Amino acid sequence: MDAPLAVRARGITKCFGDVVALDGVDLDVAPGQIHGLVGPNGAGKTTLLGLLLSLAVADEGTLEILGAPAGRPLGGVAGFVDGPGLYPSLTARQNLAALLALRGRDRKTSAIDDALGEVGLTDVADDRVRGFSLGMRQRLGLAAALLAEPRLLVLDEPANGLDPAGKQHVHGVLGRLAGRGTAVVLSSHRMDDLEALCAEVTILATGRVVFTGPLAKLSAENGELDYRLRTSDPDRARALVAGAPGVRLAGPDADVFVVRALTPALDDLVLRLAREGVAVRELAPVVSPLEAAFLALTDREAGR
Ligand SMILES: Nc1ncnc2c1ncn2[C@@H]1O[C@H](COP(=O)(O)OP(=O)(O)OP(=O)(O)O)[C@@H](O)[C@H]1O
Repeated sequence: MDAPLAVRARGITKCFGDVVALDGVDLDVAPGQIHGLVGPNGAGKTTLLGLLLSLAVADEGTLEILGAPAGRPLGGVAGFVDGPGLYPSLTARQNLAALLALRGRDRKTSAIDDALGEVGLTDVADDRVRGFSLGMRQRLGLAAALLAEPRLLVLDEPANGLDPAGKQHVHGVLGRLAGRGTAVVLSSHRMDDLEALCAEVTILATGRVVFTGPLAKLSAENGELDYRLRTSDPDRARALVAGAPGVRLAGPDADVFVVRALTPALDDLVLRLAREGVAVRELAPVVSPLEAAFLALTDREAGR
C-alpha cells in the first residue's frame, strides 16, 4: 500500500474573532516533497503551519497528518513557527540535550553531535545560545527538529537571517531529508529560495489558495513576462523589437531595455535578432516566473 499523504487538508477554515485567517484551504503534500507556502503578509501561512504542527485546531474542514486526524498526539512531525524556542543561557549542545530529555527520547548523545554537524554548528556546539546570531538560531532550531527524525518537517521562514553559505547548507539538509522520504512544508517570502528548493508551491492570498501545484505548471500558466535584453547593437535591436509581433518595449529606453512578451514571441525575436547579425548578450526575466505569478495572482485576489 502507498504511504499516506504527509498532509491532506480539505476546506480548512480558521478565524481569530472577525479575522478569517484561512478560508476553505485544500492542501496535499506527498512524502518526500518539499512544498513551499507563499503569500503576502497576513495571508495565513503561519496559521496554516501552526495547524500542521497541532499548535492550533481548525474551525472547519478536515486535516490529516501522516494519515491520521490532526491533533492526535503525533510522532513524526517536527518544526517551528515564529522562530525556534531555545534556552538562551544554555549552550547549543545543552539545548538539544534538554529537548531530548523533555521528549523522553532515549537517543545517544552522538545523535546530538550528528544533528549539530548536519546544520554546521559543530564549532559552536559549546557556546551559549545567547550570543548566537539569528541565522545560527535558525540552524539550531533545524537541528532540534532533525533530532525528532520527522516524517513531516514544518518550517516558517527557515532561511531568515542566513547568509548565502548558511542558506546553501540548510537547502542541502532539507534536500537530503526529502530524499529520505520526509515531507517538508515551509513558508518563505524569498521566491528564489522557493524556486531552488520546492517541487510544488501553494500561493495563499487573504486566507485562500490561489494556486497549488508544481512550479512548472505555474510557469506554463504565466502570461507575458518582462525580460531584460542587452545586445551588441541597441539601435538595431530597438528597431527589430518595434517590428516584432507580440513583443512590446516595456522598460526604459536605454542600451539595456525591457521587453514584454509571451515565450513564443520572445523566441521569435531572438531568431530575428540573430538573422540580422545582432548578438544577444543578456536575456533574463526581470522577476522570476514564480514572482510574476505571485504578483499577478495575489493582485487579482486583492481586486476581487
Ligand atoms: N493569534 C492571533 N490572533 C488574532 N489574529 C491573528 C492571530 N494569528 C494570526 N492572526 C491574523 O490572521 C491573519 C493571518 O495571519 P498569519 O500570521 O497566518 O499570516 P502570514 O501569512 O503568516 O503573514 P506574515 O507573512 O506576515 O508572517 C492575519 O490577519 C493575522 O493578523
